[in-house]
Formats: sequence, C-alpha cells, structure tokens
Amino acid sequence: AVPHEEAELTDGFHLVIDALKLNGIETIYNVPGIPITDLGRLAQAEGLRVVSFRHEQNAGNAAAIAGFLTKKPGICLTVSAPGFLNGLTALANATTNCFPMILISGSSEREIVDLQQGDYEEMDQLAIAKPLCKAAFRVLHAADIGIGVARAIRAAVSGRPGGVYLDLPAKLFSQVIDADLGARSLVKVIDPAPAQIPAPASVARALDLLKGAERPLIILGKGAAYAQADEAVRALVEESGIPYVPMSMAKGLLPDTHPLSAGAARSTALKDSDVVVLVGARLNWLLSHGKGKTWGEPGSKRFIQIDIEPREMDSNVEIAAPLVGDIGSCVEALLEGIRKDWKGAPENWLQTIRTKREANIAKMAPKLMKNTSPMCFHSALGALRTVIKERPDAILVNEGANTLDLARGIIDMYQPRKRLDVGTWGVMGIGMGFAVAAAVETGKPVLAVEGDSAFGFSGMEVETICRYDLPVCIVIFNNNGIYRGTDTDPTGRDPGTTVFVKDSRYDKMMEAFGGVGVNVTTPDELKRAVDAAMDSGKPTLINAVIDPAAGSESGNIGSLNPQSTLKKK
Ligand SMILES: Cc1ncc(Cn2c(C)c(CCOP(=O)(O)OP(=O)(O)O)sc2=O)c(N)n1
Ligand SMILES: Nc1ncnc2c1ncn2[C@@H]1O[C@H](COP(=O)(O)OP(=O)(O)O)[C@@H](O)[C@H]1O
Ligand SMILES: [Mg+2]
Repeated sequence: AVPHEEAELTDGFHLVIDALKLNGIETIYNVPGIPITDLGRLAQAEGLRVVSFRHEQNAGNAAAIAGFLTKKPGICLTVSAPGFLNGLTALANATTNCFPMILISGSSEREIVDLQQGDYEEMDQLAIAKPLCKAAFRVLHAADIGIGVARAIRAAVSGRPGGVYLDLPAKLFSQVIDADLGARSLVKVIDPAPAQIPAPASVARALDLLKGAERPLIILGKGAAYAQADEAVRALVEESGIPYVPMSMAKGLLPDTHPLSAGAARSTALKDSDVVVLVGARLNWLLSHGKGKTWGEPGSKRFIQIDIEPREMDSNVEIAAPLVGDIGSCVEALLEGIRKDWKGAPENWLQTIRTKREANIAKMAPKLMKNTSPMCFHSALGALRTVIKERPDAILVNEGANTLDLARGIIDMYQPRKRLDVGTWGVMGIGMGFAVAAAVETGKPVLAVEGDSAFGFSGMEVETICRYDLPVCIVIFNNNGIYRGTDTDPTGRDPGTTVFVKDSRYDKMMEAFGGVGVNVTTPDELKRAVDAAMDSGKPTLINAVIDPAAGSESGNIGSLNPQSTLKKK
C-alpha cells in the first residue's frame, strides 16, 4: 500500500502569524518572555518586523500610536500577568484616545487559573482587561485563532476605534492541526471600518443651523486627523471660509499658519462664536465640557457635532445638530450642501479673529527670539519652532507640563498627523514608545520634545532606539524637575518632592548605547544640534538646559489641582 502521506500540519504559533499576515499586519511591538518568546522569533522569521522593548508600557504605546498613524490595529505582544499588566496602561490609554490597538498576551491554562492552583504568572487576565478596553477575547482552540484574530481586528478599527485584548493561553501555541484545516480556518477581515453615512435629515438640520450662524467656528479633533479625510476637511474650511481651531493632535490638518486658523485666538473663538461644528472632538475637559466662561454667555452656543459614536452626543451639553457617521462621509455631506447654497465667509467675524490672532502672535514673538543662557521654555521652543517650519515632514512627539503646554501653542505644524502627544488623558510616559513607532511606521525623522520628568517614564528605551538605529532626536527640556527645579523640603532633610539632581546630563545616557549625546545651553546651540541630528538620522539625545525657575506648576492646567484650605497650625 502507498505509505500514507505525512499529512501537512500546522500549529498555534503559525496560525497566529498567518492570521496577522493575512490581515496586513506587518509589525509587532513586544517584550519577549514565557510563553511568547518563540512566537516573536517565528514571526520575525516569517517576515514580520518584531520590535523588542525594555518595558511593555512602551511597546503598548508604540502599538497604540501605530494604530493612530496607519488605521490598522497596532499589535503589542506581552508575557502573562506582570507583562500583561504593564501593557494595560497603554491599552486603556489607547481606548481613551480612540487609537486602534490589540494587546496580545500569553496566559496560563484556564483549568489552573479557574481552580486558582498557583500557576507560573497565574492571573485571570481576560476578566481584568475587559473593563479597560473596547473588547476582549480569549482563544482556546487552534482552529479558532483565525476568527479570534479577525474579531479583534474588526473590534479595534470599526466604529469608534479603541484597544482590544486578545488572550492566548500557553497551551494554544503548541496545539497541532491539519494544515489544510488551519488554512481554511483563517479569516481575512472584509471592510473592517466601513463608511458610516450620516442620515440626510441630520445633514439638512446641521446645514440649516450653520447657514443661520453669524460667528461660526469649526473645531478639529484628533478624530479628524485619524480619519485621513484630509482633503475634505481642508475643503470644508476653505470653501465655507469658517475659522477653525485645531485640537492638539489635529494640528497640521491645515497648516497652523493658515489664514483661517484661529488657534492663536482660541479664547476669543470659543467665547464669541455662536454655532460650533465639532469634527471628531469631544466636549470633554480639554474643551471645558462645553460650559463656563470659556464658552461665553450660557446658552449662547449651538453645537453641531460630527462623531462616529452616537452616544457621544449630549455627553456634556445639548447638541443641536448631531451628525453621526464617519468624518469623511459627514464632511463630504456638509460640503455638498455648502457648494449648493452658502452665503460665503462671515467677513466681520473673520476680522475679529484675525485681529486677535495677530495681536497674540505679536505679543509672543519677542519671547521666542531671546538667545539667553540658561534658556527659558519660550526661547528654547522658538528654536524648535523654526526647525519644524524648515522640516515640516518631521514628526513631533511631545510630553511634559510646561514643555507640553507651551510647545502646543508655539510650535506650528504644517502637515496632518505629525504632532503626537499625551492626548485625552494627559498621560506621561508616551514619549519613547510613540517615537519608536513613528520612526518604524513612517521612516520619517522624529523630534521628541520631552520634559525631564516625562522622559523619565520611558527613558530606558533610548537603548531600543539605538538598537534599531532609528532617526529619533530627543530634546529634553532639563529644568531639574517636575514643573520646575526649585522646590525644597521645609524640614531641610530631603530634596523637594518635585526636584531632580541639579545639572543632570541625560545626554550621557544616549552615549552609553552608542547614540549621539549633546549638551546645549542656548537656543542657537539647540537649533544647530537638532539640525545635525535630523541631517544625520542618528539616534540623538540633546540635554537642553532650562532655567530651573522657569515654568509653572502643572503648566496650563494648575487650576485642576485641589487646594488645602486648612492653615497649618
Ligand atoms: C503617568 C503619569 N504620572 C504623573 C503625572 C503627573 N504629571 C507629571 C509627573 C508631569 C511631568 C512634568 O514635569 P516635566 O519635567 O516633564 O515638564 P516641565 O518641567 O517642563 O513642566 S506632567 C503631569 O501631569 C501624569 N500626568 N501621568
Ligand atoms: N473615523 C472617524 N469618524 C468619526 N469620528 C471619529 C472617527 N475616529 C474617531 N472619531 C471620534 O473622534 C473623537 C475624538 O475626540 P477626542 O479624542 O476628544 O479628540 P481631541 O482630544 O482632539 O478633541 C471621538 O469621539 C471618536 O469617537
Ligand atoms: Mg521639568
């Protein structure tokens, strides 16, 4: 008898890799370890780019921003229990910011976990992940890997994007099944993020409201950046002639120097506008919940809100014209109406905005020109503002308090999705993960402008940046502390709670791993060092000495701090 052909076999390891590749996933951000070390090695051998970090939080942040930049879910791969927990902050932050990512963690066998028998790194990870992300799945059988990966991908990118958890118990990887059965079990996700067309009645209601406006305003949020409907968004602003305010990560959808930009006249725009079009921007704390003196007289505003999430409407204040759908479809629908019948730009309102904007820019200008040493935030940012103006396709990563809040208004952006920052949660620690993924996903030069405290949350990844030789230039605004470097301990025993070692030299850290380290004390030196880094593409860390007395507590959001009213006896 003809010997039975050795049936072609496959296993869990290979099915996970095949499922990811089938769905166009090209990169995995991970920290190796039991039970996923070999999954990473096999994925690399099969052509996936596997980037290994020093802490899972940074791998997770990289995956999250990869999702924001590519509209495909970023993949973070971790070990069980502690590695999974380290990835959770990034997963929750991605969900809060509507970035699509999938946290894939190895886990213990269900039978041991459910009997709490004390497995290596035992934890009921699925139960813990669920409240912190958009969706969570576990796969127990190799033949289910295809559908499990497909469900995770669709959950991450459809509707309001967000974080998804995929739990893969260790035993799954070595499960062997017939290769043909395995191949047929894989699912290539069809149309994972379909257009969500707004109802014509909703469009008509919004257009009527907009046509009656005397002082209309458009607010562009990071949802508008994520949607990659750049031409439609630009056309909406330019063909309506309505001024716009970009939220932080929407900067660059139109150049910040655009004649219709009201960014530098934000307070006037929010206070005096009468109809406000929110485009992928939530009325959350970043927009004072749509209430209070920021928004002028109570009841003086009518909101049109474009969002793919219907439940976002009326979250804070009544939305007069909800426009539920994807930003591309909604903006195109509004454009169609405006092209048919529009009264033209509100000239006198534009004049008000323009006057205010020019006055604010003129007031700021001298602060940006100082070439003093030690630098203050403004003079250092003045140098970086010029760098980005000369290198508009560089990606700016930004975190800190003063370093973040002042950079947001001072460094103009010229292209979409080039400013990546702490986002909705104001979370410190996104810097190096975002910088790695921005470089890996786009190949563009990255300028990471970091407060010295903010850098500390993910600073060990300078080794990762050197290991992959990424074109990342880190500028640390070193004011010796959190917010500034002047606090003291009233008892005289310890340093103040918010200060760091005086005159510290972060540039030496980069040299430890073969990168370029530079110490600068003037804006001219800073500009020259950044230009050199951008031209060389070499991993570089610039320690920019900032006056420790510069800056204010919590940057621009100090008012959020609770104050003690009790006078110390
Ligand atoms: C995870 C985490 N921990 C702590 C904070 C609190 N925090 C912290 C610790 C900041 C750092 C500010 O210091 P910096 O050196 O980064 O920036 P400046 O000195 O330029 O203000 S900003 C801020 O809100 C946070 N937002 N996120
Ligand atoms: N493709 C899309 N179409 C429509 N809305 C989107 C899309 N992607 C994300 N969103 C929405 O965009 C909003 C982003 O708001 P937010 O994160 O508050 O932006 P910002 O902080 O810049 O104001 C979220 O409510 C989300 O539902
Ligand atoms: Mg600082």
